[in-house]
Amino acid sequence: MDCHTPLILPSLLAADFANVASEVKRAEDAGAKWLHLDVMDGNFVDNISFGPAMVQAVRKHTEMFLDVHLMIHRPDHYLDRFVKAGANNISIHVEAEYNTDVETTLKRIRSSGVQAGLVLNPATPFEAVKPYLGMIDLLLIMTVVPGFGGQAFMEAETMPKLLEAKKYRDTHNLRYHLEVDGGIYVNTAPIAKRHGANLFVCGTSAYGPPDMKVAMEGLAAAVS
Ligand SMILES: O=C(CO)[C@H](O)[C@H](O)COP(=O)(O)O
Repeated sequence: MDCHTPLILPSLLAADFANVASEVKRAEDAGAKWLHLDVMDGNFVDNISFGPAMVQAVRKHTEMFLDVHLMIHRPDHYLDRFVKAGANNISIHVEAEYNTDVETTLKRIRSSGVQAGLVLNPATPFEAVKPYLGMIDLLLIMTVVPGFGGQAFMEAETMPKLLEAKKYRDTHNLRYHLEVDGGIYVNTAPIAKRHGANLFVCGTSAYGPPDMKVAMEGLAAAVS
């Protein structure tokens, strides 16, 4: 899939954790091709979600592309476990602490046969990720301060940065996807699309409504 094709990614964080297998199936039946999994260590962000065991459990129930977002310090330390668990993309934060460094970690992700993503928080300038843009498959621009679902889309703080990332990609002949995550609904997804996003992570807006298929179709129509 190229970096211009729009895609809605349900975020498992908003699913019912007591029924993970059926929640994964619900996303698949609603038309999802990629599933977003938020890993939080209670340290890099102020919340704890799940680790490689959850990724492995989900993998057993689906062929969907698993987009794993590591909101953790020392992602390089845990990398191999997420690869083994069945991740298809692993995204790491530019703001995280590393035993080695960002570049080495991105190269390790790709040499494990997995796609590599880089993430930046709303307060982090685009300049921080520039040195790594030639070595990634995906750039995730957080549209909320990460840690919790259900927050409001931070348009003013993040959209200029998204546009900058799109212009930089296009002028440098790069191909990374531009992903947004946080507060993405039918009214905010088109704003992100206009600024260059093609991957839209949807927690509350996808898993919240009783009919997930209708919700996903509405979100897809909003960015088509
Ligand atoms: O990374 C995240 C929060 O840190 C999530 O992907 C979260 O699930 C987004 O949720 P919502 O769509 O409800 O804003």
